[in-house]
Amino acid sequence: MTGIEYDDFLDLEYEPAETDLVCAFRIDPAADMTMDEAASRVASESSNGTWAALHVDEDELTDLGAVACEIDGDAVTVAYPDALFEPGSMPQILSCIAGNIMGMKAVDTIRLEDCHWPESIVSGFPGPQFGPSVAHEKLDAGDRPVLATVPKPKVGLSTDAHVRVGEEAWRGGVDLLKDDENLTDQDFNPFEDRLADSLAARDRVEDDVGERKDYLVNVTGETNEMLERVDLVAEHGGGFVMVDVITCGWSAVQSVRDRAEKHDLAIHAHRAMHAAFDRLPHHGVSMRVLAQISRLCGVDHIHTGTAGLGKLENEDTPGINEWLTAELYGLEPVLPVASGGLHPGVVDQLLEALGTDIIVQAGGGIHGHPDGTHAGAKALRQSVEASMADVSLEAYADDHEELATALEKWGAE
Ligand SMILES: O=C(O)[C@@](O)(COP(=O)(O)O)[C@H](O)[C@H](O)COP(=O)(O)O
Ligand SMILES: [Mg+2]
Repeated sequence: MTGIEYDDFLDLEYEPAETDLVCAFRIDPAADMTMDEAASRVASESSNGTWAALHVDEDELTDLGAVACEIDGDAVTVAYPDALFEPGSMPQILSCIAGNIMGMKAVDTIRLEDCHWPESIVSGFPGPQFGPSVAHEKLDAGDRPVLATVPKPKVGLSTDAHVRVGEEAWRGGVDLLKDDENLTDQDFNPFEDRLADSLAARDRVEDDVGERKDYLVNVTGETNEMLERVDLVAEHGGGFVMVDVITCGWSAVQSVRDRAEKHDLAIHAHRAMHAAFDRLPHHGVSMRVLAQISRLCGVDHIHTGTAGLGKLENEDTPGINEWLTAELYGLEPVLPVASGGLHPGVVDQLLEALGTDIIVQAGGGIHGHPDGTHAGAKALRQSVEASMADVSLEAYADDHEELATALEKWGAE
């Protein structure tokens, strides 16, 4: 017989094995707990332990206990044996490392900050199909950032209005039309009509301007419905689908990834609701970990923020982007998306901070242009041209009136 109790899950001498999933937590123990006690409880409850001491016949037990192996201030490292996890199941992994422990009385707050994923776990996931290669495999962006726009107002436009705005933006130089996170299949703009008419407009624009364009159509919905929408996108000749990955959940994302591969579709991940997990600095799950999960599950693009230049709070965008594009046992990288309050006046600073291997999305920053969507799209494209040519926006605006008007309206910050 062997006993299993909380103390068994703390060993500060333990060196993680190469096959361990190693998680970095930030923990604030409850008033009546030492950090050692809290750490052992986190390792226990997130692997195979519980509050009562257990007595089990060794012959009947696979030892799957995690180990709290390092404590440095409020930073606690926990190593999990990979046998604890079902290969290729992200919900099962999260039910361990971000499950009940988030609600334990033993800690006042707990945040999953980072994970080191071993090859044995990474190899169970498909990763992205395309990642940054969409820029030249599906579009003609070459070395410049891919440009995207969301028609605004985000919902309420009729299908005709949506398509008209998309066509104006594509003709102005945008590569990708994108649905907003809350536009799916509502009566005022039904999914299939929007899909078919937008792709027809895309084809017209491509013929006229000789540059490939595409549409990030939002397929978010009930999983089976979502898979049918993915098939519809392929039927109508689309090259991309968009999914609200947090609100859909990782199981659904994994199902979409599987279906998208059958049709060679790239997946754009919107992260609506991410801030419910990552906004508080001491509790929840960091955007860094959400981005890691997204790469393993196989999205090709994901929103990661604007390096502080936009309207939304963001966490360490450069660090997250670096992880999304770093070598990871042969997994494809992910193309980061900068979006939220962007306009032509900040593009130079944005590319300075994040580089050019990104998608730049501007909704209000295009459709709010005084001269309308087409001029707004041209202004954004011009700001990218200026930045790529290392010319100041102001100087470039001298003979590019759309950019000049945008700078007049929004300035350079
Ligand atoms: O609805 C919006 O706000 C946006 O369409 C941006 O519109 P604007 O371009 O008009 O600001 C995006 O959903 C956010 O950028 C998402 O945030 P994040 O990229 O941080 O996930
Ligand atoms: Mg949006």
